[in-house]
Amino acid sequence: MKQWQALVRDIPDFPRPGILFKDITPVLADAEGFAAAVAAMVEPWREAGLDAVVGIESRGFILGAALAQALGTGFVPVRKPGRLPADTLSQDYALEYGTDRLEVHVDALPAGARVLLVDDVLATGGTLLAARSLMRRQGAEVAGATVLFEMLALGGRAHWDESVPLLAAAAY
Ligand SMILES: O=P(O)(O)OC[C@H]1O[C@H](OP(=O)(O)OP(=O)(O)O)[C@H](O)[C@@H]1O
Ligand SMILES: Nc1ncnc2[nH]cnc12
Repeated sequence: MKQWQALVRDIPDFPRPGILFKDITPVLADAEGFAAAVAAMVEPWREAGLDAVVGIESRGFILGAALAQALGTGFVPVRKPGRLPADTLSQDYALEYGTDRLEVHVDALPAGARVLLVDDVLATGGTLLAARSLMRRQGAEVAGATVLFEMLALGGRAHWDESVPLLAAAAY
């Protein structure tokens, strides 16, 4: 399998001065790299009995849709504000470079559905925590969360309740 980690590139001072942005677009653009990255994320969840993969806008959509196909589940989008057309639940959160809000359709999942949260990066952890709150408020069971990579210096994992597995295919 291709070493997809080497394809992640660092962009200094994006989107704000002082932020070192980890750009995954070269991973996605490389057929073998993309396949290897998705395979690394999928493998631990094959026997997890999932009902749905929940991907977080926008980079979590790309990886989440690929994971849903590989795991044979449907895909549920958690979106930034004002983009979902039907009734939504919403959750505010903070991230490394600002604040934002996530939303999900109230009828996106049946009660008790076992879901996997998917995003590209765990940084401060605010995004995944907000998505997890949305799922709980909706009555879904969060079986776990997975990201392509974790940015260790930002300490996001410290905010995560360890009773739910949070896996990262790589850490920087
Ligand atoms: O752990 P955190 O500090 O919450 O940061 C991680 C989040 O930050 C980025 O999202 P961003 O809001 O930049 O959106 P994008 O995917 O649309 O680029 C990334 O895709 C994660 O969702
Ligand atoms: N430094 C970073 N690079 C890429 N995605 C991020 N999401 C939050 N912080 C990030």
